[in-house]
Amino acid sequence: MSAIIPFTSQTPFDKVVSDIREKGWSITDDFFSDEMVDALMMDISELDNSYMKQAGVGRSSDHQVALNRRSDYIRWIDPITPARSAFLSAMSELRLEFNRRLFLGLWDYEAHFARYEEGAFYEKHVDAFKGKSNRVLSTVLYLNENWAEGDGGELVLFDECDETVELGRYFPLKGRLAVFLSEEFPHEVLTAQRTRHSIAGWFRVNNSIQNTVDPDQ
Ligand SMILES: O=C(O)CCC(=O)C(=O)O
Ligand SMILES: [Fe+2]
Repeated sequence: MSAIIPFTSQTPFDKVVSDIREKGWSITDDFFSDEMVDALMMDISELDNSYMKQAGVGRSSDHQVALNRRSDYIRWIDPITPARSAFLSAMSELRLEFNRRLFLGLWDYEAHFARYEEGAFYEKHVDAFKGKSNRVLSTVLYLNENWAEGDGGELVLFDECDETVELGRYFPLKGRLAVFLSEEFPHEVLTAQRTRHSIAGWFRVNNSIQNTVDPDQ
């Protein structure tokens, strides 16, 4: 099987890196090639819910399945298929680009598939609490073909200074990549009216925080 070509653009990182530099968040359409997104969608489609886990909120020490706060199914991504391996390599290239251009000192990247069944949501939250997490940048890649008005499941991003102010609502469109500073931007996933697939991930620094390692893998 020939290798998956992850990007179509010659300069895939320019927009996301300059957005993060200028405002701390970024929404980029067609970040990956269709070939890449189709291969990832095929991978997650083959995963039955019984091979995923109902996501919990919080750290491993107080792990609990808090279905009142979020109700997606997740599976952490290892490089065990050509698509997952190509995805992790591409995100590692993006990580190095952030380090080269913005000196972020990002050490690694971890990501999970997420499935929101009809009726699933994720309440407003931040992905990292100041001084309590290694997570610096959050990423979400959306995999859904033909998402339409009325299908719900929008990502809502809120202002870093006033969390009652919405920065925008974004459908989980195939190939769209959201990136934002993990500690700064509250966000939520509105109730999905059909199955919604994505890959959520985090670029992390290597500080050990009170001898614990993020997150609740
Ligand atoms: O899927 C999304 O749009 C956001 C998911 C999210 O906030 C998370 O997994 O922490
Ligand atoms: Fe989040």
